[in-house]
Amino acid sequence: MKIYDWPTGPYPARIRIALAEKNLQSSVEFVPINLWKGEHKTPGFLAKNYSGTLPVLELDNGICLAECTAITVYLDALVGEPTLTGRTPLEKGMIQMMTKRAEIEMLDAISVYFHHATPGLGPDVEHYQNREWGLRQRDKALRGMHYFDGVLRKQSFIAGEAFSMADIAVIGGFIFAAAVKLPIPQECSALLAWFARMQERPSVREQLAIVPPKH
Ligand SMILES: N[C@@H](CCC(=O)N[C@@H](CS(=O)(=O)O)C(=O)NCC(=O)O)C(=O)O
Repeated sequence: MKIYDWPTGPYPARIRIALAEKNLQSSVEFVPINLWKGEHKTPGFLAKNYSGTLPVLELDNGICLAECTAITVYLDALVGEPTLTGRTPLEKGMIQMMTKRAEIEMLDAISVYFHHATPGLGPDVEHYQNREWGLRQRDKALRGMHYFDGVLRKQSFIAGEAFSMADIAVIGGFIFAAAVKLPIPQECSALLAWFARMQERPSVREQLAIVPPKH
């Protein structure tokens, strides 16, 4: 299997963490796609992923899977423990809901802020920007951080009492927030304590230690 990604990208980090949790890193070849040069928008790459985003999982038979949640569901089904997408119907539903909420309320919102209210990937890649929209999404992400702080005052992990794909999605949000220098509000003490606890996991620590390649 091949993973087309950018080593320190927030969304690719979600898959790198999932691979490490499932002990599958040796089963994949990482192929860097330099999004700073727009390599993810070339016809060749768009043929692999219509949406032109990273990461993409390419199976040995050439089938390509994009979207972090979909890739994680696939990897989780490949090998057993630890389960990242739930065992019971309720766990599965809750993890899907909280992963989607992590994207809508935090990760995707920060991504929009990055692409629209900062220089983003640069003028050769960012062909349209709307600063007001980007700033609104930044504020949405800050509200999302408060939401997840409230969730973590009632439970140990994002989707309940076990580490899951939903935690990995919020970790992706932290990685993007750090990349755009968007601080987590200090009053979000439960969220900050949860992130400190997440960094005790080798899969997370290793990802955060990757030095960004020159682009
Ligand atoms: N919904 C997609 C979003 C993926 C995404 O936005 N990936 C970023 C990569 S990174 O910013 O996290 O490194 C990207 O391709 N951005 C390039 C672009 O949006 O032009 C998913 O879940 O995989």
